[in-house]
Amino acid sequence: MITVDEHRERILAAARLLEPVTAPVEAALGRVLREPVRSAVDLPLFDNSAMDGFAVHHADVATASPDSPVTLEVVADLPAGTSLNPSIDRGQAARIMTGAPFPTEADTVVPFEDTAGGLADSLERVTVVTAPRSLGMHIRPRGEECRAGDEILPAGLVLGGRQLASAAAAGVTDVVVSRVPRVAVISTGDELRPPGAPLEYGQIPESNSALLDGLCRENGAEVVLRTQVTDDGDGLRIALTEASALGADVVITSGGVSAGAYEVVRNVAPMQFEKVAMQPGKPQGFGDGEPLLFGLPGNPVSVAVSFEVFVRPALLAMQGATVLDRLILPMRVLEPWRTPTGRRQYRPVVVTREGVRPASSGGSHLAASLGRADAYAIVPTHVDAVAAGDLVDVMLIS
Ligand SMILES: Nc1nc2c(c(=O)[nH]1)N[C@H]1C(S)=C(S)[C@@H](COP(=O)(O)OP(=O)(O)OC[C@H]3O[C@@H](n4cnc5c(N)ncnc54)[C@H](O)[C@@H]3O)O[C@H]1N2
Ligand code: MOO
Repeated sequence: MITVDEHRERILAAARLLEPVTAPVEAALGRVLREPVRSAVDLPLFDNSAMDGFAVHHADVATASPDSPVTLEVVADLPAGTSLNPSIDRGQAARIMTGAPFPTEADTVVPFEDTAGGLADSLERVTVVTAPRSLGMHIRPRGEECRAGDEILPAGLVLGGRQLASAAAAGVTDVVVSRVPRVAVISTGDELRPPGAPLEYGQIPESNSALLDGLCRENGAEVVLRTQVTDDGDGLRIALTEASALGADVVITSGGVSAGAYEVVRNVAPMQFEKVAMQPGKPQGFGDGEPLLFGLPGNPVSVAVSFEVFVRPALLAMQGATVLDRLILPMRVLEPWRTPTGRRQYRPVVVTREGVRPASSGGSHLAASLGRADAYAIVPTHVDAVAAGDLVDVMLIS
């Protein structure tokens, strides 16, 4: 048996970096940045108001109070989007809305709430009843966040909605990201029928390809082939050839890798087969050629865990991601369970505010309960049981 870390290192050492490509920001969701994003502009682009109210001279209103209000003449109205920069003398003000360019001749914003009339009578004169706390209040200065040319997103980041918004706000239209990895998903087993097909005794619906297709796409990969083959070997040979012809960077098979009589992947695929000290996911195949070949065990929970522990880090490494691992946090165990010694356990769990509880009774064949899990509790090799109240490491997967 080899350790999880040994197997993972072998995989990561074989994961080749895909080429960078330029993509429009709108098409970059889920992709990995290969060059930092630099702002095209100063942010904010110009001094602007943080509040709806009035642009004033601070010296005019520094002593304003309910007992000693100050009335100013309103000489302009500045909505967001205006290109006006009116001159504002002492004793004057401009009505201004949030986001509107702040006039160069004023120095402070008084919000509507600090005036006697509020919004209602605000276009001719304004009576300030509360002095601003300081000069420059409620002005968002140009360049406060960054200057044109500053790095706003580092290379290696996976682009989500927040990151795409940062790039768009910074006037960036194109980003340099990794080419999307192409994956082929091949399910093996004579017992498998496409979901929805009538089942004879001994047959089951094929579900691993739905699992792997979803997990790959959730992690920035494109699934170029999704197929199911029988255990005789010819189907797998043809599927592997097809995967290469489609330019797959990665092929993931499930099933046919353990110790039985009909282990088609073991018999046909050019992989090295190992027993890895983990549960589930003990029998693993891996081929370090081109494409990379992952021979995952057939049990659905084993497939899901093997994907997280081996395939996902490889897909991210190929794309140049900086962070390959999920967040792992210690959490309280709410219900006890047993775990085999000598293998690191990845137990599907449901996370609540109080802690974690097992998502199923524990077998790696329990496919239906997998959908309830939102994390894997990781129990070290030497431990044979976890008790309620224990702290356990939990890998968050959703
Ligand atoms: N004598 C031994 N038997 C087994 C060992 C062992 O060490 N010695 N290891 C066990 C472990 S652990 C695992 S995990 C499984 C892995 O077996 P295979 O990778 O050969 O997978 P299969 O036998 O083909 O399938 C296992 C199980 O999963 C179901 N399955 C397979 N593919 C799908 C699919 N696409 N969708 C839904 N379900 C699928 C299949 O019907 C089996 O029930 O071996 C143990 N045995
Ligand atoms: O290792 Mo198997 O994946 O336990 O069920």
